Amino acid sequence: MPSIPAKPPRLTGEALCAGYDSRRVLDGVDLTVAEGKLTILLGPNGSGKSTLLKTLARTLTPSAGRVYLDGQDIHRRNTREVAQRLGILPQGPTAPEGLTVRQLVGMGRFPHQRLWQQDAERDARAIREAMAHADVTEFAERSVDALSGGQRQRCWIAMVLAQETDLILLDEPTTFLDLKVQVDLLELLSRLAHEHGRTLLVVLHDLNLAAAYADTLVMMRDGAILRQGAPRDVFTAANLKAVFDLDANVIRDPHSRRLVCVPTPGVHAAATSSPAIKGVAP
Ligand SMILES: Nc1ncnc2c1ncn2[C@@H]1O[C@H](COP(=O)(O)OP(=O)(O)OP(=O)(O)O)[C@@H](O)[C@H]1O
Repeated sequence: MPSIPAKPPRLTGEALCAGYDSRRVLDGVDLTVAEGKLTILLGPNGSGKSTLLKTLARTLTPSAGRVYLDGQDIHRRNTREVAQRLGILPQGPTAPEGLTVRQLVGMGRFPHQRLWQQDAERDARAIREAMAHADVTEFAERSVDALSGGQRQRCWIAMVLAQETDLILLDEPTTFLDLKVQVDLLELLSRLAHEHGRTLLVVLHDLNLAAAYADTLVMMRDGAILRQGAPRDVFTAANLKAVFDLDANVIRDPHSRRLVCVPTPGVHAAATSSPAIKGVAP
């Protein structure tokens, strides 16, 4: 019986080098984003997370290496084709002045529209569902620039969701969001991966949320991937020290069974060298 050829991974970067002008940021990065999973990219400020996301999404051209989207060099695909398969929310996006939330979310539909062929019903449904998922329906007719930072961030997330791509790349989508809304967003991203088979690559700064929700954690430092794997394998005190230079304990919450990082800077120093504060038990 002839064997069925293996399906190529949805998104792969091979030996990627990229940067800005003469400054190289990524230095030979290899990454395959697992299909139908939530992959979270962690790393200190300036470690190259956004640069990697932009390179994988074709916003930035690598100086060496290749990005493959569904097995084909992403640079050989046309822009519309890429936008129908891959949606990206960059860091700190800005909307044209006066745009309403519904109009902004509707921009996510552009890759699916042609002058002579539009499916108004499908567009309207996608916009409606994306606004409901991101919880921005109540702001639909308001101007984006009259919203708070967190409300605006949710509108951008809705725009990416309206694009209805199987691959979603989000750069720090929880910026400006309060903790409850951050958790709601991660629950949504987790459902998109596990119930709807979407493939997500998300940059986050919150280590505990990353460990709680990621199927795979990818840890970057100085333009290279230092560690990657399931949180139970890579979310360790030793790795947090190696990647972030962070002194921390990693413990398992007995109720949720989730891993939690507790920073411990200067714990030993305080116990041994700082004078006791009068009246306060050590
Ligand atoms: N447009 C740009 N022009 C020149 N240098 C840039 C540009 N964008 C980023 N850099 C530099 O590239 C390096 C990596 O930046 P990048 O934004 O990829 O890091 P990051 O890990 O996403 O950081 P952060 O967590 O702070 O968002 C940094 O030293 C940064 O100063």
